Amino acid sequence: MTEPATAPAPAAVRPAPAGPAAPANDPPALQLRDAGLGFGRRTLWTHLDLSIARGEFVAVLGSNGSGKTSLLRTILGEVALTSGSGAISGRPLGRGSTDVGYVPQKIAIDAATMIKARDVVRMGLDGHRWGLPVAVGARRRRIRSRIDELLESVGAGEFGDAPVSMLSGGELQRIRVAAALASDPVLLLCDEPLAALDLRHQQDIAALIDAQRRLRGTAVLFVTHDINPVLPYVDQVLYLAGGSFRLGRPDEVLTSAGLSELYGAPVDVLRAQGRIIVVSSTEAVGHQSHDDHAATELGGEWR
Ligand SMILES: Nc1ncnc2c1ncn2[C@@H]1O[C@H](COP(=O)(O)OP(=O)(O)OP(=O)(O)O)[C@@H](O)[C@H]1O
Repeated sequence: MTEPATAPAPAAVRPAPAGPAAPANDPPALQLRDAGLGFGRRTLWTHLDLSIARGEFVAVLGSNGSGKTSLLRTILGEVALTSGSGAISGRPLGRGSTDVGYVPQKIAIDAATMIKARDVVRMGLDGHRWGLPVAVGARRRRIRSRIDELLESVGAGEFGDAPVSMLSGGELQRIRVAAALASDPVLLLCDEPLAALDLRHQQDIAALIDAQRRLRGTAVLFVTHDINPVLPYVDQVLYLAGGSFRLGRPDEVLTSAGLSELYGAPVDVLRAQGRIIVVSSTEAVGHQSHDDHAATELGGEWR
C-alpha cells in the first residue's frame, strides 16, 4: 500500500509491545490462516492471515456491518469460519477457552437486579457459570481476595459491593474488563468497550487494557469505531470494509490511498494534533467520534 506523502506519522508515542517475554517457539496468542467468513451469499472477509503475538495490541476498524463483531464471534468459537482455520495459543478455535477473555459491548443486566459488581467478576473467574457450589473456608477467602485484587487492578475497589444496576457506564465498563481478565487470558477480545464513555473514561479504559498487556503479556484484539483513544498503544490495524480488509501498522493502513482503494470511493485520512480523522467526500466519518449517525452513513453508503 502506498503512503501519501502528506500524511505525517501519528504524534502519539508508541510503546514497544511489552509483557513477560514469551519463549521464542511459543505459538502466537491468535493465528488465523486464510480465514474467511460469510453468511449466505454475502462474504464479510476472506483470505485473512492474522497473527497476534503475546503482548501485541491490534485494533479492528471498519464500517457498520463489515464483520468486526462476527470476527470476535469466530474467535470465541460461536460462529464457524467459512474457510481457513484459526488457533489460540496453538489450539484450534472452540467455545469456552479460558485462554480468551471477552469484554462485550453490553451485558444484559436487569435494572432491578441486585447483582453486585464483585459477582460479575466472579462469573469471569468461574468461566461465566452461575450456580456453582458456594465456596467455603480457605477457598472462599482465596476467591474473595482474587476478586478484590481484580477490582483494584481496574480501579473499581470502591464499588465492588455496589449493585451493578447502580453503576455509571464507565464504572460498569471497568467491571466488565475485570471479569474478562479474571482467568488471566492469553488473548483479550474487546468489542467496542469505549462506546458511550466520555473522553476521560475512554482514556482510562484504554490505558487499563494497555497496562494489562504490558504486565501480563496479554494479546489484545480491540474492536472500535474510534482509533484515537487507543492510537498510542496500537501495533497493527485490521480495517474491514466492502468484503475485504487492510492489515498493517496504523501508518500503513490509515492512508487516503489505502482506504479509498478499500472502499472504492474517495476517502481522506487527516492527521491533526495526534488524532486521525477519516473524511468522506461529503462528511467526516467514523473514527474520530462516537457519532453513530456518521458511522452508520459510512456503512450504509459504502457497504
Ligand atoms: N448469524 C448470522 N447470520 C446471518 N447474518 C449475520 C449473522 N451474524 C451477523 N450477520 C450479518 O453480518 C454482518 C456483519 O455483522 P457484524 O455484527 O459482525 O458487523 P460489525 O462490523 O460488528 O457492525 P457494527 O459496527 O454495526 O457493530 C451484518 O450484516 C449482520 O447482519
